[in-house]
Amino acid sequence: MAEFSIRLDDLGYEVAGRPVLSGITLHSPARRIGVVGRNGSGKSTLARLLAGLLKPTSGQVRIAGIDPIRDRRAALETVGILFQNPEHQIIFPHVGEEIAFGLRQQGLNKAEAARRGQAMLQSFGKAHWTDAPVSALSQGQKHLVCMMAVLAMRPQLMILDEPFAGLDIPTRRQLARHLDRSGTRLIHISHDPGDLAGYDHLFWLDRGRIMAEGAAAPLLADFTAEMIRQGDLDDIADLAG
Ligand SMILES: Nc1ncnc2c1ncn2[C@@H]1O[C@H](COP(=O)(O)OP(=O)(O)OP(=O)(O)O)[C@@H](O)[C@H]1O
Repeated sequence: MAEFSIRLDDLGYEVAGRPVLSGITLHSPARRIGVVGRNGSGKSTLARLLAGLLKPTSGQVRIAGIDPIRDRRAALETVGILFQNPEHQIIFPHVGEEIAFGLRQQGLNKAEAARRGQAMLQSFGKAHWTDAPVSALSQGQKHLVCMMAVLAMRPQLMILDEPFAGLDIPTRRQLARHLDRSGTRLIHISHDPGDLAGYDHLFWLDRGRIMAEGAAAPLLADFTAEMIRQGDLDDIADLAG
């Protein structure tokens, strides 16, 4: 089997003629890739392009050879995405049906989707959540539901768009441990260097461009120093700029 690869070639995304991302070239066979960048650097846009939820205005995305925009069916089998806000992901009132939904999209019949969903809940010790209303869950528990729903689809690659923001330290650690245990490849996009320590290969996104790439420790040290420098300098009013 050919090696799994992620290739972004001269990827660009514009809104009303204004570049949000430009000249993004990223090739990496690493299992755990991190993308770090400050607010507004284009992280969520990049996550959506990777998952095939946005169409690039230039360049191309290939995940294991698949163009996630043109080949939606293959993309559903290959790439999963976890958003920052579980409310943007969850559409069903009960946990079991939420987890079964993606599996139905992948073509499983109702009984098979329910069975696989139940097995996923069981593997997380949450079999009793099947009929639980999502509205009764805490924010961390909703994140876990989203994670289980995506993992149940057995993606080869999971895109994480700051899914741990706003969660307390124990919850973040537990969710990160579940992800590690799943063994899935990750592209984790975050403004928080703490999320990405120990990742195999890092990219630093700045104002829609890749400013640096390399090993986690030196890149995160440089990023943190630069963020502190910028924090000492700029005014909050500059953030939109
Ligand atoms: N559909 C859109 N319409 C207008 N502007 C957009 C659109 N999508 C992205 N942008 C702009 O592009 C820039 C990057 O947005 P994006 O959400 O990708 O950044 P981000 O790094 O995820 O930010 P944050 O960390 O604050 O969530 C921002 O200035 C944003 O306002």
